[in-house]
Amino acid sequence: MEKPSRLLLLSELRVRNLAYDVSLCRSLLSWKRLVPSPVYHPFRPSGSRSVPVSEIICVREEEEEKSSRGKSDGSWRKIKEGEGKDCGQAFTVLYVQRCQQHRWRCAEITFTCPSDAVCQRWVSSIREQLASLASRPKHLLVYINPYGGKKQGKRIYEQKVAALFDQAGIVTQVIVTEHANHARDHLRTETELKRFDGVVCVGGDGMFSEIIHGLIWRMQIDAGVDPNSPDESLSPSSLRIGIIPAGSTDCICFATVGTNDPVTSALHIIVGDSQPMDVCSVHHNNTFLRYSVSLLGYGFYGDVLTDSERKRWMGPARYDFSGVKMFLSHHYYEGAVSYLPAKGIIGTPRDAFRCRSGYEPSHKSDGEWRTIRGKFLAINAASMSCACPRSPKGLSPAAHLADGTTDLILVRKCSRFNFLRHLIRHTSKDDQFDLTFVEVHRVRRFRFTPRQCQSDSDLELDRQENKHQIFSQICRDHPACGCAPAYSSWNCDGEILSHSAIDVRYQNTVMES
Ligand SMILES: Nc1ncnc2c1ncn2[C@@H]1O[C@H](COP(=O)(O)OP(=O)(O)OP(=O)(O)O)[C@@H](O)[C@H]1O
Repeated sequence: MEKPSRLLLLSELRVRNLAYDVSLCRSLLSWKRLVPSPVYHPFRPSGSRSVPVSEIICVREEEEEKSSRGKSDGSWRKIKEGEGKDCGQAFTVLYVQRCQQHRWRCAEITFTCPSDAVCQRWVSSIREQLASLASRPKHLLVYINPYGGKKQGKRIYEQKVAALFDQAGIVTQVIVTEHANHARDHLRTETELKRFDGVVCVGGDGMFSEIIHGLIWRMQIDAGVDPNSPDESLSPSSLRIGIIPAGSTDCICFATVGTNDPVTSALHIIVGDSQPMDVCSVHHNNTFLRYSVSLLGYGFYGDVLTDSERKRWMGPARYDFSGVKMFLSHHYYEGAVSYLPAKGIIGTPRDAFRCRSGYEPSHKSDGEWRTIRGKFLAINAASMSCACPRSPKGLSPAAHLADGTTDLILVRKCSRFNFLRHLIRHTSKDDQFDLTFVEVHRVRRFRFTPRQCQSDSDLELDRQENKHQIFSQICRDHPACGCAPAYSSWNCDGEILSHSAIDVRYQNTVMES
């Protein structure tokens, strides 16, 4: 059992003219009404309350005179506790209030002290405790994408986040990006990175991916790791990345925080919350292509992304439009998926458990490579749940956040009706994997080779499996006949990859967000 922490301060203070016993320990600030009122009053402060010190945002002294009594909305600064009663100094504590649906808000409470000396002692004691929290960032490098989502990144940061960072005493350097890859290139070349405790990304998944690329690349170069070798272990990043959601889907923020809300994310950043993340490196013929932290999707999700990129003018609605269009197109793709199953791990992709806090990776050796050939409507690799407001369960609800694995989901060719059943199950309680044409494997590494790139022996194997192969081959080589295209694209965290044949390796805890 955890030891009760030592009492640092205990005083009788007043909150809205009512007497409270207020105590401060190393980990907890508590206040308790001295004489509880027998009558319930909805606007009176409740009898007792405590706030973990780790969730206190800041403490400030109130110095001016109170203009109106009874308000606690932060608009008053004046303290004179009623005529003829005790006058004195007051201080206000701003703290995290947990609301519904994983949202956090900034609440505050003002304590009036009997003397200036008591007030000073309280303020400095709370500040000392806050200063001892090593995980809190003090200097942040902020990149704002003014172009992502509904183009509200700058406004969201200025109106909802900047003041909170300021109150928490965080010093920021803010860069509003001027073009795509501005943040990535800046991170690759910024010489003063060491003076920051973290990087904040104000944007969507694409912007987050840009920042991941800048940071990881920089860490590998600094550590002398060759980014082009698929067998080299990545050097972890010493900087954490915070996300303020301002994109279209903001899937990474939703999957890690549980909601897409800029204030909640800002408060998580302020209190120094961190979440380790797996990063996978994607290679083609021993050449590095990209890193990914959430989704790699070929077929349906690749096609939706490719189509939606041409419709950026539609805003976030482009995903719905392209989703319906690609569902009706019903393209399938042939190829071979080889994977290395993750052995010795706790849990499977079919668990009911939802992971939002990371996982201890297993170091047991892995199994043998396995290969599955076939026609697929979708091949998805989810290294986190990939939940978003459109799909609150996500593509793989039980995927772990930092265990060095991914959930490889193969959706074989099936009827439109069956594919629709699978898609709808992402939004209902039913298991989206409990269908004969869907399989899911937890893997550490996988490769995909589209059919046209397979070797002659592989093609011969397929020929034996599929009597109509020659006809379908002719069709695919002649798109004019209206059948499915030969290749899809990979959707890599919301960015399109230029190669279909890829080799993907997962590594745990390379990033913390
Ligand atoms: N100033 C800029 N002008 C144009 N493009 C930019 C700029 N800054 C960043 N970008 C690019 O904009 C792309 C999209 O950004 P972002 O991910 O923030 O929004 P989104 O695509 O609408 O959201 P989501 O990825 O969550 O669907 C990113 O790939 C990023 O590289």
